[in-house]
Amino acid sequence: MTRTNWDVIVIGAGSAGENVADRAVQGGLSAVVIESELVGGECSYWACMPSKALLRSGLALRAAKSVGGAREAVTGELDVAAVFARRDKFTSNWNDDGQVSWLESAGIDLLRGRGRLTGKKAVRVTAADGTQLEITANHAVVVSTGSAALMPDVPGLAESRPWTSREATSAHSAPDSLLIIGGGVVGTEMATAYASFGTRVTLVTRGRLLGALEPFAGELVATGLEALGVTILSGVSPTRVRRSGDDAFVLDLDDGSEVSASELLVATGRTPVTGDIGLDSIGLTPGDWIQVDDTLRAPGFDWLYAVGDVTHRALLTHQGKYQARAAGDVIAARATGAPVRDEAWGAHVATADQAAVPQVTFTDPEVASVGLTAAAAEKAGHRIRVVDYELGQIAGASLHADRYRGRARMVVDESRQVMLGVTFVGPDVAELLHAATIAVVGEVPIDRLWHAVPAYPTMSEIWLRLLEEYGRPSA
Ligand SMILES: Cc1cc2nc3c(=O)[nH]c(=O)nc-3n(C[C@H](O)[C@H](O)[C@H](O)COP(=O)(O)OP(=O)(O)OC[C@H]3O[C@@H](n4cnc5c(N)ncnc54)[C@H](O)[C@@H]3O)c2cc1C
Ligand SMILES: NC(=O)c1ccc[n+]([C@@H]2O[C@H](COP(=O)([O-])OP(=O)(O)OC[C@H]3O[C@@H](n4cnc5c(N)ncnc54)[C@H](O)[C@@H]3O)[C@@H](O)[C@H]2O)c1
Repeated sequence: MTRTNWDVIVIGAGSAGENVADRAVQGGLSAVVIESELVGGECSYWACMPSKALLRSGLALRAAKSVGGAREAVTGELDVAAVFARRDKFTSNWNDDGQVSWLESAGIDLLRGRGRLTGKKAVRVTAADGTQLEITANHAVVVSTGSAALMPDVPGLAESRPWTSREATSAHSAPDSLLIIGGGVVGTEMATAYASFGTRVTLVTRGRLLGALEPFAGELVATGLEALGVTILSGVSPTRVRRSGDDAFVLDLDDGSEVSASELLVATGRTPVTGDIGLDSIGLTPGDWIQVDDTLRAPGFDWLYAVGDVTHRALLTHQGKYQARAAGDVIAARATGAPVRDEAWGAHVATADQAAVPQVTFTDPEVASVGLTAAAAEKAGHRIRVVDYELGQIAGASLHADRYRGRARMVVDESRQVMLGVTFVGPDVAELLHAATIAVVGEVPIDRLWHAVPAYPTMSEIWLRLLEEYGRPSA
């Protein structure tokens, strides 16, 4: 390709980058995306899709075992090789032809190589063979280079060459034993997957599990993991990592004990992929997350935008794509002089990043949450009331699985009588979440929710029980 100028340059063709380019093109602009690995990014090949594929079969098997009648028909074990083979289909065997075709059909140009800012609206693309191309943007450069696994500074850890989420999601067999450092989303999901495969899993966590969520989420997930045979070591941190003679990983812990396993997974959060993208050429600091306003534009620039993980706003695919839609549209609006809708909840801002981020943690039980936890709402100064209910008491839940165990919480803003946050924990609660997201985003008054009648006997009757606990509206 000899072309060197587009309206919009997007560095990084993950889910966020693809979407921002798509919206810009739909807004009448030309766009190119630069990708150094696979078009589709982390989510398609090393994160959401392969991790959920590794989890789904075990969850389905346990779901069948939890229903009398079906339970008796389950006579075999999980076919682990078939699970990995199914995962391979979801990643298209790490081939991005399908995503490249989509770019073509969307009218988005692709440059394969590493993108690096060289100044205002200017980017150098270095291809794998070393060839370089200097390109420029008429209107905007969007950074969507994502995040990578964070390796904590523990002596011996990096040198021991542990798994990160990339290796855990792309492995082709299950190790005999697995140590996991980190009790967040990756740690608990991968503990669930590998324990389902028969791997002896030990999870080391310095705090409680899923610490950013309601405390009962981590407690119920811990119970679920232990039922799968996972050993959870809480309140401890690794101080040193060694490889022993037989190739095992040995972890020294700060309580003086040591643990070992044949594989080690580090799941301690993410770091921005901004170390080598030329941020210094425009006065920003390499290695930092990129700060943006609610239109996803970097303060102090009229041409620099960032979307997705690299903004550190909400490290989730759906939120990155949401940001991308707003950013692509606002770039097109600003370029063409169309009105900019940058008021809260306007078309050109990512307001939900602050108020209503939905997330499902695909553990067993699942955790589905949106908006603020009770602790976060209090910290933000809201006058709240917390309503809890045991999901197992719902007729739909008891039909769904024998001895169904789970819990729901709604956090109500008492001054406005609207929901600030909702959390469900239990088998198959993921699909309950969107109703909660609509209630939080729509700021639906509690009184009106009484008229949203859940069908009997579904698990959605949890809404009726939460409202009953809260109380009928006064006359
Ligand atoms: C194990 C795991 C499971 C997850 N599961 C879920 C889930 O179930 N649901 C969910 O919503 N989120 C999940 N996430 C989070 C989700 O994967 C991320 O939020 C999402 O992938 C971020 O998308 P992005 O486009 O911002 O970045 P990425 O997908 O990381 O894309 C960035 C792209 O930029 C490219 N790039 C980087 N630097 C350059 C450069 N200089 N030049 C050219 N290209 C470059 C990279 O190669 C990459 O393709 C999970 C994360 C992990 C680690
Ligand atoms: N289902 C999903 O939506 C899904 C699944 C996986 C990942 N993700 C996203 O990916 C991101 C990364 O997930 P993650 O699990 O790596 O991060 P996380 O922030 O969820 O959890 C990190 C964990 O590591 C611990 N930790 C951090 N530093 C440590 C250290 N030095 N020593 C010991 N423990 C340490 C933390 O206490 C925490 O328990 C998350 O922000 C999440 O949004 C989403």
